[in-house]
Amino acid sequence: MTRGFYIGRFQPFHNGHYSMVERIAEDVDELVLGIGSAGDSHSTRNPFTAGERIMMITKSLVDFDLVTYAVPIEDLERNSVWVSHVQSMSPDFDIAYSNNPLVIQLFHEAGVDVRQSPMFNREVLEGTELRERMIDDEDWEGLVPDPVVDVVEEANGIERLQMVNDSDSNGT
Ligand SMILES: Nc1ncnc2c1ncn2[C@@H]1O[C@H](COP(=O)(O)OP(=O)(O)OP(=O)(O)O)[C@@H](O)[C@H]1O
Ligand SMILES: NC(=O)c1ccc[n+]([C@@H]2O[C@H](COP(=O)(O)O)[C@@H](O)[C@H]2O)c1
Repeated sequence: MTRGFYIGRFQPFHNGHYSMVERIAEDVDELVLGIGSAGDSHSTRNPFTAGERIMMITKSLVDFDLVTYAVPIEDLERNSVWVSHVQSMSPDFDIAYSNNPLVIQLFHEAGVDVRQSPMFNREVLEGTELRERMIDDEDWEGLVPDPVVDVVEEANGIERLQMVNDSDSNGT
């Protein structure tokens, strides 16, 4: 039995993340999804709460033949102990997956087997691009799994993002 760990901010969970889970599912029987920066919400970079992101992930992966766990991981001031912090919050895992260079470096230094995947359609499948489209009332729904559209709607997410983006840009 192999268990993987995949961390991201998932602001929001999009089709690139979904493709990465499909790719990881070829290697593992179980997967922990770490909800990074779990304490952050209501900002342009991190509009959705940990709970909203858990709903996006749980509903999007419901049909996968894979046991999944979503675990919120708050940020720490100290990169040097971040892997221990992650391990203290997560079920044990054998392999970590990330395409984030800092995350890869920290797992590597801690002696954890860490693997990258190819980037899928990165020109559009990027959280920053999706949040810009939400702010500008452009099409974003086709770039996320269908349940994510419902979660954003239930949270009034577009209105929230547009509001916090105005406050962030005004420096208020
Ligand atoms: N299109 C993609 N294909 C493969 N991996 C991706 C893709 N988009 C993001 N990832 C990876 O998924 C992990 C989590 O990504 P993250 O939640 O930061 O999304 P992001 O799209 O990079 O968003 P942001 O622009 O908000 O940083 C990271 O390791 C990231 O490199
Ligand atoms: N010191 C820390 O708290 C620390 C270090 C490395 C990564 N992280 C977090 O891990 C997550 C990585 O996800 P992304 O690949 O989506 O950036 C982010 O939430 C990031 O803040 C935190």
